[in-house]
Amino acid sequence: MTSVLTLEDVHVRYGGSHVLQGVSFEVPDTGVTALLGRNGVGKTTTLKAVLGLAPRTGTIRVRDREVQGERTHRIVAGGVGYVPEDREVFGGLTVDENLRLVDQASGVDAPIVGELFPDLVARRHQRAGTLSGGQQQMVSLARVLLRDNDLLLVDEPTKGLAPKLVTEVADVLARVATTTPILLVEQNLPLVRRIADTVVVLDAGTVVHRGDAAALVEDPELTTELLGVSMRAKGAA
Ligand SMILES: Nc1ncnc2c1ncn2[C@@H]1O[C@H](COP(=O)(O)OP(=O)(O)OP(=O)(O)O)[C@@H](O)[C@H]1O
Repeated sequence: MTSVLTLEDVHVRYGGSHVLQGVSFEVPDTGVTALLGRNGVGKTTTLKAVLGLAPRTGTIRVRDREVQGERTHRIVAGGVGYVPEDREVFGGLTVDENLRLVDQASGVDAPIVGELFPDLVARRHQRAGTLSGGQQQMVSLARVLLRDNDLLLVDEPTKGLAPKLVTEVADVLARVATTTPILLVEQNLPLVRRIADTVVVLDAGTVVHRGDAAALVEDPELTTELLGVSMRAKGAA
């Protein structure tokens, strides 16, 4: 297996709180790898550690490049795209203006936007702050996809979305993952089963399980033990 991302013995401390306590795993360079775990175990912190947004020690490699000591802007410029949990669109700017912050020449006219997000093209003049949560998620995803990425880090993209929009976001991620590997933090197990190939489960600051996504999600005893939930308790993707 070729890896796009490797973490070895990564630690993150916030003051006296030792959040990541030697996290090690690899992300294959194809498909979706889901990073799972109960609330507060350090999933977002793991993404932030990769991006240099959390104080970390250990080894972090993107392809063959050690990024542990690098600043965030260099890591992003080096090909790591990040879609944060809170979406962070500029509410006072239009959809097109949000996208032109990344691609000044094309904005919403970039081919990938027309291909994956036709609704955004139709809403090009609408202020992003007046879009629904799902539409804002699409702006956030589109903005990252305007760059060439070796790897995407996507944090709970379906949180708070209605089921139809969850399906739309999942469809986009599945299409994107055919060309760019994704490390996805996601609580929706049916969605994980549908689009993820591999899962990594965190608990108490370390990796407690790695393996095939379908095998985990379809095992109610294991999901209950590792995540405190099973498919039966969750809606469909
Ligand atoms: N900037 C910070 N300063 C101090 N503690 C923090 C900071 N960011 C996160 N934490 C703590 O680190 C722990 C892990 O948080 P994190 O957001 O990574 O969890 P998570 O697994 O993504 O949770 P959730 O599923 O609820 O989003 C939590 O106890 C949180 O309170």
